[in-house]
Amino acid sequence: MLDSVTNLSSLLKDPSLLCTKAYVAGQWVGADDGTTFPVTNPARGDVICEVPNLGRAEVARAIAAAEVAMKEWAARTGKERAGVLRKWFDLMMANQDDLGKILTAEMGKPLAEAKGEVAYGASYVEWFAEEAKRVYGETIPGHQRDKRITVIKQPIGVVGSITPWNFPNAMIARKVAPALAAGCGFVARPASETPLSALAMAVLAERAGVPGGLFSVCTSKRASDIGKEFCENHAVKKLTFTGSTEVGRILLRQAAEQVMKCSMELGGNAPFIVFDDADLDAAVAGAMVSKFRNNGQTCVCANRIYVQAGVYDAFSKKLAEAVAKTTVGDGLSEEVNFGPLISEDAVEKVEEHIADALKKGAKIEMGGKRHALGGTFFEPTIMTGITPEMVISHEETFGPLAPLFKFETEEEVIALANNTIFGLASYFYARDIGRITRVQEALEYGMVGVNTGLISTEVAPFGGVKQSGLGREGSRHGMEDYLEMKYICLSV
Ligand SMILES: NC(=O)C1=CN([C@@H]2O[C@H](COP(=O)(O)OP(=O)(O)OC[C@H]3O[C@@H](n4cnc5c(N)ncnc54)[C@H](OP(=O)(O)O)[C@@H]3O)[C@@H](O)[C@H]2O)C=CC1
Ligand SMILES: O=C(O)[C@H](O)CS(=O)(=O)O
Repeated sequence: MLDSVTNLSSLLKDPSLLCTKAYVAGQWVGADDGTTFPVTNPARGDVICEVPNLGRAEVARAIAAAEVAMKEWAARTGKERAGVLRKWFDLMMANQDDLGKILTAEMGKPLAEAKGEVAYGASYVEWFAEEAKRVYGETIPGHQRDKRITVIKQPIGVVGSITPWNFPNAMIARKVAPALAAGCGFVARPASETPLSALAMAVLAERAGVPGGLFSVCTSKRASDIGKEFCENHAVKKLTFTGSTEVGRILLRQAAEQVMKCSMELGGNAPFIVFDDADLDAAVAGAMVSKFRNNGQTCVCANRIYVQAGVYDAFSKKLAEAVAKTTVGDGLSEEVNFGPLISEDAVEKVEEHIADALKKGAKIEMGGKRHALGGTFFEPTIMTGITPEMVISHEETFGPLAPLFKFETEEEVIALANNTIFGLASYFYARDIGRITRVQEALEYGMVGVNTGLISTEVAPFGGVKQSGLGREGSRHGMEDYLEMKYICLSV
């Protein structure tokens, strides 16, 4: 346990992984104007360190360097690129403990969960090291006797990346791995709350043999400026973003100017449905994972829990018993299940959702207020009597609040579950095969968990429909977002 995270490096086997410089064009640098911004530990509020507050000029240099470096990188074979990515994977796993401690210190999630995220992020690097060798084209029978048609895939070009604070390692890994596998250059701008994980990844990328300039990490508080540089710089051919739908809209508008290819992983509002034929213990275990993973701060967390009338009371009781066994505390302490929320704003959003629901007739079954530890710690909360009129039914809470809605029929709950502009993740528990088939097909979401609350894996296409995003990340499909298709017609 630390008396303060200001001596985080004393906890690390390799203190050189804790960086206070940005990684631009293969160099470890400060901002041109010398400015920095603090990275704070949300559990204690103390400052871990300062990092450079880069502006558009530095990001433009990173983009230019990536454009140059990718010419040689793209000329390598897929197998050669795979070898470097595999080495990077090996280094990430060999340094999992340190990367986990850095992640917990800047983001707050419990160390076990942070180390799990490091392994999750590394799994994308491992997966796309393999996919790098399988960028296949095709031949097509000619439309005329003297025509020979082929289709080849080529790297799209320099990629600009903007990622959120809630998975500061995995959200970058899920983007940079396929980009490098495809032969692209990559400029990352991590969330200002959590830049240290990205910088540590860059240290290991350099050691793995990723060529200088190909991959940059530009730390900055000037989010809007960096976004504009990505959208306006003609050397950037692809923008990949993970974050809220409202920021996604801003970026899409900006990128439209040069008709830039965009991948968007945006907000969610996941329904979690428990039918009366469900295995209730399994459903409670699934709800604990889906609702409370990362303290509810993921876009795929259950945001609305619908329980059929016949099992509503039993489920509510079992869920409360499960939540009562959890521990809230500093993520660097052993046995902690829930760390702090990322910010005071995040706590206030949870309080607003609770207050609105109470005003409209809901009841608190447990929790419902800030934790005795103070700061941004919050009691895991269960509310019953939730109705569609409440704000929580159409706004993402992004916190440890489990709202239980009661429903009567399958048709009713499908309509309720689909009544949202979002379409990212959804979950339901049932055992009747007819019901399972009908419901999995009726839910308007990019991803459906059936009798499971955890669906995130590198082998499957992660992404949403409606206003939850564009494109997919992970799986063999994840490469497509970083490749351009070229049709060649040869007249012989
Ligand atoms: N679909 C998915 O996979 C995911 C979706 N999300 C969604 O994101 C939200 C929570 O994450 P949060 O980080 O608060 O989301 P935000 O959208 O506020 O921020 C995401 C990133 O965008 C940056 N940013 C903010 N405004 C701009 C701008 N105008 N131009 C360029 N970049 C900008 C932020 O910078 P700064 O650091 O300065 O704030 C941050 O790095 C939730 O809605 C959640 O559902 C989150 C994770 C994954
Ligand atoms: O991979 C996941 O589980 C999600 O992407 C986490 S996030 O989208 O909320 O960051």
